[in-house]
Amino acid sequence: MTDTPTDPALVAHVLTEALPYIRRFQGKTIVVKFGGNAMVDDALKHSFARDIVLMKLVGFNPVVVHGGGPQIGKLLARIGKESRFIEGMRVTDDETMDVVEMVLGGLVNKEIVQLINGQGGRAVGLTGKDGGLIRARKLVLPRREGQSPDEDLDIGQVGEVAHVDASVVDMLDSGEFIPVIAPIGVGDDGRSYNINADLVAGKLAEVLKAEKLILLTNTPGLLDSEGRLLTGLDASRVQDLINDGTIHGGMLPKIRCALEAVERGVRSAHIIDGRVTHAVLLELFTDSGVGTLIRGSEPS
Ligand SMILES: Nc1ncnc2c1ncn2[C@@H]1O[C@H](COP(=O)(O)OP(=O)(O)O)[C@@H](O)[C@H]1O
Ligand SMILES: CC(=O)N[C@@H](CCC(=O)OP(=O)(O)O)C(=O)O
Repeated sequence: MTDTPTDPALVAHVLTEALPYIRRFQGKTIVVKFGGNAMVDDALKHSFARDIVLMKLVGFNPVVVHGGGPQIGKLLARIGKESRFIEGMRVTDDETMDVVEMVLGGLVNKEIVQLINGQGGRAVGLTGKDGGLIRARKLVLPRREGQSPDEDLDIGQVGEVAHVDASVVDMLDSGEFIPVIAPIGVGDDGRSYNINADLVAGKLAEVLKAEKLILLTNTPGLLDSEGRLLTGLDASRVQDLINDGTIHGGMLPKIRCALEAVERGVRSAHIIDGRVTHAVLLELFTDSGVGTLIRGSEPS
């Protein structure tokens, strides 16, 4: 929020500029993934919450999926446990899974719910267990070239999305509520699975037939090896960037889920800088948008 006096003519101009976008996205679902690395300070968190409330008030259906990797890492460190990632996925033993469930389903989820409610919205926090939203299956990482056959590919209680039953989200969306979803699923064995939040956001966007998938993170978007912003990428260009190591770590699940979402009907996916105030509104209400755009094929 700012206390700087604003020129009323400018306000009128901005509002009329927003009109075509408001019309375009009315009644449409927009899945917004709030990465743990984008939750850096209180002012940004508040601006994110205001953006979400504004979207709902003008008739969009925002669905929030959140991460919380750094927040999990902090609590693990406090109990003397180091975080280990393989291909952007946290190696999750039973003790780590308890911490993941506490941090994502508890602390982070309820903080975001409260932030949105504090801005006048009516957020409802869920994990993938609530209402049978997300069934998970154990994620098995594929063996990469050059990897020894002895190398352990078991990363513990890490899941991928096996099935989404979005009826609970639809019910909330059709009312005045804003779903806020923590990326935890339940397996056929009844156990909890830790799922990367990007994967959950991508899958939900697909199942909900979302107009847009917006992934908020801590970089301006996808960057090349010189740090320049890349946009308008197709699958083969992305594969080249993965092969040459330009895309690595936490960007891997992000880019993979964005590509899969647009290949499966989501109109566009955007990787944007959550450290910029009102990043979501800038993406939604400007022609050029911000960050990295990954567009699906036009409907025939
Ligand atoms: N090509 C790339 N462009 C931008 N960021 C990249 C790239 N490759 C790897 N990254 C890393 O991915 C990180 C974002 O993923 P992650 O840490 O999981 O964030 P989040 O918590 O938002 O999901 C960036 O901070 C950066 O370190
Ligand atoms: C399997 C796996 O890696 N799960 C993630 C879930 C949280 C997440 O995805 O958080 P960000 O979006 O902030 O990275 C984790 O444990 O960190």
